[in-house]
Amino acid sequence: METNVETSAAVRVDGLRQRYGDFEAVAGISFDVAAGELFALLGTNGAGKTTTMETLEGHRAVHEGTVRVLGHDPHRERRRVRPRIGIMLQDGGFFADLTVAETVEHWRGFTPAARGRDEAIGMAGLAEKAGVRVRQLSGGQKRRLDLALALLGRPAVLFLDEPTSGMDPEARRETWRTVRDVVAGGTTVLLTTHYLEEAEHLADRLAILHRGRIEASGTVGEVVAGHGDRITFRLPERLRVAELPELSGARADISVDGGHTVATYTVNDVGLQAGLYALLRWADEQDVRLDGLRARSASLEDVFLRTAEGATR
Ligand SMILES: Nc1ncnc2c1ncn2[C@@H]1O[C@H](COP(=O)(O)OP(=O)(O)OP(=O)(O)O)[C@@H](O)[C@H]1O
Repeated sequence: METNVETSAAVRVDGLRQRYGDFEAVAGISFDVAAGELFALLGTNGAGKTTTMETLEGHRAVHEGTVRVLGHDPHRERRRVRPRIGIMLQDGGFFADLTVAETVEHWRGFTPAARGRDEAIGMAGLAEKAGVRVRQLSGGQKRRLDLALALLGRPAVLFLDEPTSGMDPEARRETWRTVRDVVAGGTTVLLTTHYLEEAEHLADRLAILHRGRIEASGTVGEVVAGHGDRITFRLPERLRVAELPELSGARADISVDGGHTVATYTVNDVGLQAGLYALLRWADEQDVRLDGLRARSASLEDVFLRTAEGATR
């Protein structure tokens, strides 16, 4: 029954493959998104995020596998699915001479059971710009107008494709608050983003796509688990890289940050304490100061970069 499907998963992707000619852009991916959950798709350029989103939005027929949105095939049963989803377009193709309020009013005309105009504008944080013409909005404000329009039909599932690209940090945080409110109201959200911080802030679960396959998925904690802890410090001036010790059998990776040479050791999750102890004892013996010394868990960025490095190998 439809209600049973919806309570178990709002979005279900099972063995999805999508091809452009001979090129396989999505090479057999599976994931579920529970109702009321925010799921983020991350990935390197060309990983297959947009192709997956377009398939879920009903714009593409499936080559192989199954996708369900609210229990239906979003392409073949488009008429049943479309009124219940919201899509934040990359560029809504607004009329430049209409104001924000007029644009929302215009779209309300096509949207069954639409939210009130001012409610939608307020949710997207555009109340102060209601009377401003679209041509005078900044890029980030236009994105928020896209968001207001996506929210108009009170969607059960909301698709956000890079929702904060072009926004300054403050606008981004405001948009995150809006998205969190929407999720708290029970909406299921699928998000693509190139900002890992955005996924860390918003995602209940996420998947990292690479060349059409899911390389890692789960909560942020699950995805970073097993990727080790990091010990970093600035290389003391009088030392050469070759003089740095091995810690837990690992040598330091060297990078440059803000004009400083930075040493980074990756130690396994249980080796952090022993690694730090060995490092500090070595520093004491050498009589060197380790400026900027930090010990931290692997971040989503560390895991993402490791995945992306696999791409160039
Ligand atoms: N219409 C098309 N015809 C041929 N190849 C395509 C087409 N659309 C996408 N591709 C290819 O499919 C792959 C996946 O593209 P897709 O746009 O889904 O990736 P993405 O993860 O959204 O990338 P980005 O982060 O760069 O937006 C890419 O290699 C792309 O070049």
